[in-house]
Amino acid sequence: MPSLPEKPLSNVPLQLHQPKNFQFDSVPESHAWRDLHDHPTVDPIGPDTVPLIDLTDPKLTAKISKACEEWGVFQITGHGVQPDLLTRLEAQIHRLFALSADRKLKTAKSPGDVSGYGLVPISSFFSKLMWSAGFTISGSPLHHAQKLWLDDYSSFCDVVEEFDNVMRQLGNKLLHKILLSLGLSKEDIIRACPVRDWHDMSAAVQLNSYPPCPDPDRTIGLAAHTDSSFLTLLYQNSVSGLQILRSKDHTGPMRWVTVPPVPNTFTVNIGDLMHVLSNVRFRSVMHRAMVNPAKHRISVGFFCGPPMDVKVGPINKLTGPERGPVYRPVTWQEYQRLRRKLFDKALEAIKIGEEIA
Ligand SMILES: C=C1C[C@]23C[C@@]1(O)CC[C@H]2[C@@]12CCC[C@@](C)(C(=O)O1)[C@H]2[C@@H]3C(=O)O
Ligand SMILES: O=C(O)CCC(=O)C(=O)O
Ligand SMILES: [Fe+2]
Repeated sequence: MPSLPEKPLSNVPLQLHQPKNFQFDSVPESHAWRDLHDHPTVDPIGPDTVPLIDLTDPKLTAKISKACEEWGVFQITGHGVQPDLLTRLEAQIHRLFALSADRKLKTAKSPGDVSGYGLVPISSFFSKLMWSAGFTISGSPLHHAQKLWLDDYSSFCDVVEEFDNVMRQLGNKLLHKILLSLGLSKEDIIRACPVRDWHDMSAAVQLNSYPPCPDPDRTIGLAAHTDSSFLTLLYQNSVSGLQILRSKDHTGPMRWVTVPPVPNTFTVNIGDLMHVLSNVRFRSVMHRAMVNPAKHRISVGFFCGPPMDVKVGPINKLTGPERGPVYRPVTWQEYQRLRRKLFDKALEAIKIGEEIA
């Protein structure tokens, strides 16, 4: 990730700068990004295809281990989430983003808020706006849903709550599989895993809307970033846009690799807190979202992290004489605060050791 070239727009709440529902014939200067073609983009073919893993595969642990080490991202089938739930969620997301800008702004995030409508936190690091709108849900969606729809707000809440429940269980299962794939035993995991069961996990849901764009090569839906979570499960509709930054064997040239939408799959990506927990065995993955000239893209990120008051540091068993703990322990809250201040320098700020001795 190149260092950040431009300053934030001003200290006026940024959502006020966002245009009403992206009615443009061309990309305005406010949304025109430079440096989008810093690395070549490759289509997902042969060895450049993000691993697709069936969670019922008997060789699951080995497959996850390889995917996390080599890619930091994989797609999953056999996850048990009903396609019908995803269809209903998609319909509610379209319903939300189709509301008038004035109505959506009734739920606008104020500085310091996690939940609500508005720009993603990383927006404040860029002078250009992204070609997207976002709605974040952490905790009950009821309060905001009642402001969005005066009558039927419960259909939105019901679907979001059902999704949250199912995804917490899936996220918790994946977290344990990932820890197993680091070579830890079940006993090690009971001792070391910051999440005891799925009720414990902290989670946030990010609804992303990327309207069609008249000149998609000049703008970006979501700027390159890593997630701060342990892991993020991403659902994307049938419109392509997600790309991950990858260097084969961690040594070759960097390339943007498209993660194509595969029906009824989730894309799982390693976040910064797993990078810390695994003592850099599994690295967080840089990713971004591109936009489409004709189609409206939506995605849903489900961010899984430790309980807010639990500190996460490298697991003891994954440290040793040749690789001491690379990072100091942090809570998710503290780390998110650091990210809001330092963005892509946040990991550096908690570093206490060298990656390879
Ligand atoms: C739990 C969270 C992860 C997130 C910050 C948040 O509090 C809610 C929004 C999430 C999101 C979505 C878009 C990319 C991202 C980097 C951002 O700016 O907001 C992530 C945040 C993150 O991973 O820290
Ligand atoms: O829309 C996408 O494909 C990516 C979304 C994302 O990275 C996020 O919400 O953190
Ligand atoms: Fe992300």
